[in-house]
Amino acid sequence: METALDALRNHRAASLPINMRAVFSSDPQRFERFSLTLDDMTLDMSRTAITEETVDLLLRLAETADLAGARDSMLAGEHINTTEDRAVLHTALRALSGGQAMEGGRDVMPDIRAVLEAMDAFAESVRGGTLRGATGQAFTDVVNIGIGGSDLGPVMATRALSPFHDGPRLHYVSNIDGAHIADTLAELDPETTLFIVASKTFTTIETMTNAATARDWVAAKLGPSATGDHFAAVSTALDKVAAFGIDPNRVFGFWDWVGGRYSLWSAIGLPIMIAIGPDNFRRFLAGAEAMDNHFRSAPMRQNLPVMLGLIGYWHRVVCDYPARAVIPYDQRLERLPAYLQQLDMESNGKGVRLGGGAVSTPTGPLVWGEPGTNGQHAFFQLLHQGTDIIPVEFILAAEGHEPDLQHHHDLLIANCLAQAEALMKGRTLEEARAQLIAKGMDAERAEALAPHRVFPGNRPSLTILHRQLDPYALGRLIALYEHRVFVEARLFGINAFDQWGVELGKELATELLPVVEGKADPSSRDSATAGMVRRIAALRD
Ligand SMILES: O=P(O)(O)OC[C@H]1O[C@](O)(CO)[C@@H](O)[C@@H]1O
Repeated sequence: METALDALRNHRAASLPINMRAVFSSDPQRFERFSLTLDDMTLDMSRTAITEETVDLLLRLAETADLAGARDSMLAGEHINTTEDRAVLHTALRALSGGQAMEGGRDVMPDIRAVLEAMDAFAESVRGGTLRGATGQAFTDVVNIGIGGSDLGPVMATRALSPFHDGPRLHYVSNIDGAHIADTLAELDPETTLFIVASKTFTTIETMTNAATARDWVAAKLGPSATGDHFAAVSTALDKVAAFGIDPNRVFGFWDWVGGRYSLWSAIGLPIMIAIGPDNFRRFLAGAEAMDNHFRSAPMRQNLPVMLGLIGYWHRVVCDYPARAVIPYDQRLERLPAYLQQLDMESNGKGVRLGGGAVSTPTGPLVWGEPGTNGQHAFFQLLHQGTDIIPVEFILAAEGHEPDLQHHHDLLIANCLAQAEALMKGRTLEEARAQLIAKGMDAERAEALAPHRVFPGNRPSLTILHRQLDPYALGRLIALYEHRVFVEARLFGINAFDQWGVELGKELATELLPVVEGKADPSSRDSATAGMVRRIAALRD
């Protein structure tokens, strides 16, 4: 029997090549037909090589995979993270318009509201200067120490929302490389610096090592008793936080049903709140809630995360494209690609199905990107003329935050639209040749040069447009991507919410530390590890 995936593959084989240039010429309604809106947000899918039949077949696949049922199970707090036996309820963290969110037969909303209110009070006391350090000074700088989901979201959002930043300066330390904390502390005064140690587990070696270094730095300058005044923490492991010496009144909890890469909506978002204030943080949550409501209730064909996920699946599994590039035409979204790398690749970079068997299709793509227009002057050459097809996702705001620099923003928009058009249209050999001759080149030289100036075109891109990058729009955008990852995981048949693939390296690093320190013999390791350890030791002599 032909499966939904077989039908998609047969459809692609039978209908290729869909020439996007041709379909745009023959169908003036293509943009209307293949773009979706949610308030001021537009998702333009028209520049992908799909037809109504493709969409119908993708929707059939979604139905076969019971995507709607899986979504409802997630939103109902069922333990869909089966390998860790956990619910997946980050949506509850932003469900502030009313109603319940049940986990284990209990409404979790009162706990969520209580932590949010405690965060409000703490953030306001830091922002207003009423919370003071050991020597009585207000905090001018806040350093968040965390890594992965306890870092990437807050870093990305703080940068994205810099026009709304009216609190103390924010710094982020994540890397175990001592350069990171050393360079950060070099600019700071311990008397006016507050540290937030952010770790779901409170065991992550990078975070614990950096936190201990920060504690020593404070103690060296202000005495050991100052720790209490200069540290706060965000964690699910309250006992471990207490053991570190952080005052329980400055500890903000969250729950095991919040995955690390889905945690910026929880107390992990405390540094964002300190930067932009509680009201703006709530707008950020409200934007995500609007996307949740849309994901829950919009018909599949009009549902932005569903359609974004289905097109992602089409590109990855049916077209076999190995990667996708996310190119925000927004300098303040410069850390969005890194954030999405964890969200997408830690969720969907897996080869085992929910039931334990091996997957039979490709799963999550490589996700990468840089802001435009910078990327245009770096890797766009490959996107246009390279031998791999890499679908691009452009993100664009109609308005910037610099009314005096409107010309910059118009140029930014023109460049973004131009890249999408160039990828789609390309340039034929005849056009290349004719252009050169029109410029006065002789026929022989034009013939030789023209092939280098050909753009294959028909290269897919999606564009996400919103009015302006503000807290609400950012929350909505991130929630769109979260649900898209969920949709793709469901179609791949994998669990998006565990991350066993990060464990082995951590275990080996623990084993190797004594070897690197010279306390254990390297001979027991493979020859590459042993050889490198010996060379490192020789270089240190
Ligand atoms: O918040 P924690 O427990 O320190 O974990 C940090 C990160 O480490 C990981 O567990 C693995 O890298 C991520 O999933 C997580 O976001």
